[in-house]
Amino acid sequence: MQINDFPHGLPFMKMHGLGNDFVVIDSRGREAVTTPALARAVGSRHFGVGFDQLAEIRDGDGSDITLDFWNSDGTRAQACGNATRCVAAHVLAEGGDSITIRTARGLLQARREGDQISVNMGPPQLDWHEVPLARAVDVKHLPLAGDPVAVGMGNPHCVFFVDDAEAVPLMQRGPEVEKDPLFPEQVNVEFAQVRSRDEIRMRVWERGTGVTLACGSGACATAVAAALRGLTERRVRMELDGGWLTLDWRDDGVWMTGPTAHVFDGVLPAAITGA
Ligand SMILES: N[C@@H](CCC[C@H](N)C(=O)O)C(=O)O
Repeated sequence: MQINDFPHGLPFMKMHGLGNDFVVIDSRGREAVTTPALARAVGSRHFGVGFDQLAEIRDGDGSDITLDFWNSDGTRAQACGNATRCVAAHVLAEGGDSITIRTARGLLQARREGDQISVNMGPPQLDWHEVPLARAVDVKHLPLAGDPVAVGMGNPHCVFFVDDAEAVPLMQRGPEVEKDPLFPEQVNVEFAQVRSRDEIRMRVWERGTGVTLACGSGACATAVAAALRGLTERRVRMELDGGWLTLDWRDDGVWMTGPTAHVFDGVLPAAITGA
């Protein structure tokens, strides 16, 4: 089935994890339908549905399911932690306590933890951390520079430690760093304030989307950066604009735990999908 096979509309779910909001299309048993143009049309908060990311579920590939992620500007993302948790909650509602999810980042495991969902986002890519920052002779040109930490979680993140996360002008600093030539594929930008050895306040500017209320892969990258710097333990609680996550950097990867919500179901009309 392709997009033209949905002249009466393409079903979707609206979900969020800490206000990081998603349109989820379940394409199990058929071909994937998302294109950059569809993602942009559905992603518009005024002319479409609006989302931070679109997640499309496909048949498993040596896994229970496969997941593709799109940003609202129509670009692809290799990882999206909060959407992974939301989709896991949806699939786990069909039965079972644990699933495997194939993503561009690799094979992830998600499981139920009481009324929350945990996902192992995999080991951080610290070679990515070394490459771009080592290549830069001087990163002090970055706004708020003072030694940011670059961490890959399948997707690229640049974490700045600041005294007061609330005071950071995200709308100005975010895009300046996101589009800095230091990051040829652009970058997600986190501003983190360490409150104690097990608590961090973090705010985020996402590549391809902008300010969001939370970013799961960004939370993982921030926890790794803080532990690498010796500022925190490897297990922390993190307050984002939309709520709280728990991050635990273990030998098998960075586990992220938090709430998910299924807000409503809808149908995308042909006027938006182009069917
Ligand atoms: N909100 C996501 C991350 C989304 C991807 C990001 N914008 C990118 O382009 O890498 C999360 O929860 O991880």
